[in-house]
Amino acid sequence: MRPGGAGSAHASPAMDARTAGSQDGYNEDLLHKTILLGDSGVGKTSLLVQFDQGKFIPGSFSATVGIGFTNKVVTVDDVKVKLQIWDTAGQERFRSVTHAYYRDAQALLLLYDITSKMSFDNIRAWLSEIHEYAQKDVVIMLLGNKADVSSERVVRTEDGETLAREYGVPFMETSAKTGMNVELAFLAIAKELKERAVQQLDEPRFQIHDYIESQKKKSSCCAFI
Ligand SMILES: Nc1nc2c(ncn2[C@@H]2O[C@H](COP(=O)(O)OP(=O)(O)OP(=O)(O)O)[C@@H](O)[C@H]2O)c(=O)[nH]1
Repeated sequence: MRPGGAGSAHASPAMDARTAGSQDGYNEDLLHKTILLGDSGVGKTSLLVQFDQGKFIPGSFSATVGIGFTNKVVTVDDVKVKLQIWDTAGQERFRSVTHAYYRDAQALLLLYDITSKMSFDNIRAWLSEIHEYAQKDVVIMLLGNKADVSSERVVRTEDGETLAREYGVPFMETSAKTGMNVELAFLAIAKELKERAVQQLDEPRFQIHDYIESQKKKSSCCAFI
């Protein structure tokens, strides 16, 4: 399944996120390249479709071939931030193609599937590839997807949390099917990137972990009001 966005599967990795223009009214300094990574079938395309179009297309799984992107403008603290979200193929045979794209990325969303132990065990290998090919200061977020399929869960939430803590990256479980935490994951990334772009040296650093926890509390506190 392919995202419905504007990207070409054969776009050049040298194409900087800022070259995409500013006709949507966003500040060009706040245009960020974000890449979805993780094993084949963990739900990268589905997560992007849910975020972009607010829908989940059930049915047969068709693996991504190569790489493509979708542009999405989000508003953070009344500021428009444009995320250029690249959906990569998880299959091993496309790995050398996708490595070329890591270098220009400001953020990486790394997914595993909570119903697949192998996809979780492979996260360490993904992180070492990231450390090899991506920029040192890239924002990384770990996502345990398919949280709606609780009957088939094989990776505990605590295991995701422990791994994320070990690598010092934020973590949450998501469901591309129900939309659980999908917007929050992308908004947290957008906010972190926006804060980095506008932050003055003497200001305290934005804490993405605290932001995510406060947003989760906000949504659980008010869900039944
Ligand atoms: N129940 C459930 N199914 C999901 C979820 N996310 C994805 N799926 C299903 O899992 C399968 C794989 O999803 P994709 O989004 O194509 O996976 P991908 O990571 O993009 O795979 P590649 O393109 O091969 O890298 C599809 O059948 C989806 O419908 C989810 O959150 N919940």
